[in-house]
Amino acid sequence: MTAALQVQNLKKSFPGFTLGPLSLELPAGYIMGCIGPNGAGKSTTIKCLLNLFHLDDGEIRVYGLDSRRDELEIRQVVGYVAETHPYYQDMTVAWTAGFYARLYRRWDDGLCRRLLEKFNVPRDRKIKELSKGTRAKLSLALALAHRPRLLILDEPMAGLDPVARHDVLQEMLAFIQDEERAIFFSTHLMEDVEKVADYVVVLNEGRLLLCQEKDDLLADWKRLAFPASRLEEVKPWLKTWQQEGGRCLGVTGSYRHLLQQRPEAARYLEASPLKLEDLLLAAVRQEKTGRN
Ligand SMILES: Nc1ncnc2c1ncn2[C@@H]1O[C@H](COP(=O)(O)OP(=O)(O)OP(=O)(O)O)[C@@H](O)[C@H]1O
Repeated sequence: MTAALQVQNLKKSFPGFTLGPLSLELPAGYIMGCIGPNGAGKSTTIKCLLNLFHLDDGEIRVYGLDSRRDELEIRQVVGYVAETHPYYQDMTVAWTAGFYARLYRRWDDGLCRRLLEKFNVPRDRKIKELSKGTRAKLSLALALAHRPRLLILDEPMAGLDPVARHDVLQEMLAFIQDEERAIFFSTHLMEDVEKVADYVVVLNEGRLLLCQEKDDLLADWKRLAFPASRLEEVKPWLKTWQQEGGRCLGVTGSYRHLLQQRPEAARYLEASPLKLEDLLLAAVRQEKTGRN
């Protein structure tokens, strides 16, 4: 089956910043969450996916369509929610929806109305009168109402209260129930990635640190505690570690490999799950020390 999104050797540079080379693949039916510190290149990646930035190198395909050659067709297939919500400020929600309806072949007005109602976005209010969170919900409703196959969301939860966040996450899960569709989203909210993502991409300073199925990532990344006397044996599998008296505390990114290679270590290792936030911190820290 054709992948929803295929990125090969993507490169994009600005003065003082280079994204890539970046390669990833998102199969249809799945959600990919993109995380990384400020300035890691998440929005730049998204803008490259949408051909809003000219690529320096590489290739991007959306359901087999080429991001440059088939840009107009891709716009019909992709629902995009940008970081900011650039609408005509003096126009109402209803007018804005009507404006978007004319841009898309598969626009579904009934769906748009239902989503606006569900997200409590008042149709008669002017854009400038909407709160930040309501504007974000309007963007998501407009992105969904043209029945895209791929949703690309740049920090969709920014500014949303917990109730709205819950609704948006539910909407994302409902969207991919049809196994033809897929979602790529960026966020700083690790809990949201933990809840809905099937794949996780970690970027740091433009470099791809990790791109894996979330379950594999969480099976490989563990917090470890073990006797300090075992440090030399375990060290090759550690990303970070510190010694406290006779004990060592560390983080590994290859727990399953460690147990394969050193089955006897299971006797003295105490492994506990790592939250995605701690995984991100350890991966970024290790990359920094690796480069120094
Ligand atoms: N149009 C542009 N011109 C020049 N530099 C840019 C442009 N857009 C982004 N950059 C630079 O690219 C780098 C990555 O920015 P980007 O917005 O992609 O990061 P991000 O991971 O989305 O960050 P954040 O989490 O803060 O939103 C930054 O150093 C930024 O200054």
